[in-house]
Amino acid sequence: MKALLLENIHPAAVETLEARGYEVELRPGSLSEDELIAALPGVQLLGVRSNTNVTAKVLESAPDLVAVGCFCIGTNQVDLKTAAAKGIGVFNAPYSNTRSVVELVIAEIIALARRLPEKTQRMHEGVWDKSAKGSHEVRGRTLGIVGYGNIGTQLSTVAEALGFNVVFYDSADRPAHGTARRVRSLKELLEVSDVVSLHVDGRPGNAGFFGAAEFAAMKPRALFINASRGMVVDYEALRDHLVSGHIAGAAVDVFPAEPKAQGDPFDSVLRGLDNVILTPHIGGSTQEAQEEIGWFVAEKLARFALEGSTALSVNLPAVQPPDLPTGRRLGLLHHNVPGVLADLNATFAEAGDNVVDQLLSTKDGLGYVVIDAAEPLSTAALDRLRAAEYAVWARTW
Ligand SMILES: NC(=O)C1=CN([C@@H]2O[C@H](COP(=O)(O)OP(=O)(O)OC[C@H]3O[C@@H](n4cnc5c(N)ncnc54)[C@H](O)[C@@H]3O)[C@@H](O)[C@H]2O)C=CC1
Ligand SMILES: O=C(O)C(=O)COP(=O)(O)O
Repeated sequence: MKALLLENIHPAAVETLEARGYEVELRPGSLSEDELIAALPGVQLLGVRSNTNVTAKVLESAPDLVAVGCFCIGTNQVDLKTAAAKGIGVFNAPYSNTRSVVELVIAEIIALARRLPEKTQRMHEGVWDKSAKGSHEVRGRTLGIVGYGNIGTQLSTVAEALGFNVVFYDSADRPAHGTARRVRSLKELLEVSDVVSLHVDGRPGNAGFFGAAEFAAMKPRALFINASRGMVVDYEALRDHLVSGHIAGAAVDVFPAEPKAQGDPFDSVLRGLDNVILTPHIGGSTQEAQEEIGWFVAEKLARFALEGSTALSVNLPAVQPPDLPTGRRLGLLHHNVPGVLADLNATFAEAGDNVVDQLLSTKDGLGYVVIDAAEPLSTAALDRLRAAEYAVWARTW
């Protein structure tokens, strides 16, 4: 059993997978589509972070791949539909770096409000520029959070403790935390916010979500933060508004095309502006978050491959069977068509086997059933299920 982990995934993942019997290969950077296709034969578990695109072509040409672990929050880099159609489970760590992103964003807001990027640059140039001009406290200011999910809500709570008035906009129904106030449109949020921070996810429909019209609708001298995904924002438009002085400062952690490996060159239209904090996609890059992500995702991968659990899978129906497989466990991932369970139960009846536990879940046209039986299912019965037209795969543990 082999696992390939890319992009400097934390050693906690290696320990977790080795303890479960995997041989683990670690690589520091991400791989291109062709490199990935060449590397995947013989690999059951693939671990990536935000910088490796696991495309349909990669998934189609990975004969042994059982699961993909995104050792991060975002899963937009993986073709989830193709993975589901092939029965490849995709897992992530939905909460492990939430706090790290929030702390970075808070630090950036205060740094920009106090004009720290410019001040520190002048000092390094040997210039003493002591002045309160353009510098502000953050208490009493209005923070507009766009995307009020796990990160947005935690930012809301921490920002409120610092004295911010928080308003938020989300396309889904989200309850307000603390004294935060929901606004009904992005336009309304932009009109009232002194700081706008983006925390939407990387779904394809969010490409170009925030552009010239949105920057123009922001308050004069407002601050702008993007730690969500690079493709969400038109950075040319941001540059124009920074240069004109309409936007007082910005912090940007994510870019439409990010370098693949440590030390690779980086370019952006935002380079060279002294009121902009540029960081190399480090929102989730703390020791605490990476260690937590390492064991969390590795554990989910191992439990899927070795026990049949799809708990917290982002693309397969979620079934969480009891902890230890019995040696009499069957998992059947199938197209959700009428008659599957009847056929499955008939197969068990014909094999003369008693079902002890049966769990079923469905999602997006797929069904997943896990059965613990009194006896191991006979090879003939298993072969019959595997060959069934509705089966994506049938496995035993
Ligand atoms: N810079 C970094 O290192 C990191 C970046 N991220 C990014 O942050 C994103 C958000 O993370 P979470 O809060 O955990 O995700 P989440 O899924 O909990 O929240 C995203 C929220 O955005 C909302 N949303 C999506 N599109 C929207 C739109 N067009 N307009 C208004 N609301 C919209 C959703 O309804 C949801 O409530 C991740 O998907 C990832 O792309 C996450 C971790 C680290
Ligand atoms: O968690 C996420 O979605 C992130 O964007 C962090 O990505 P990373 O693991 O630092 O490549």
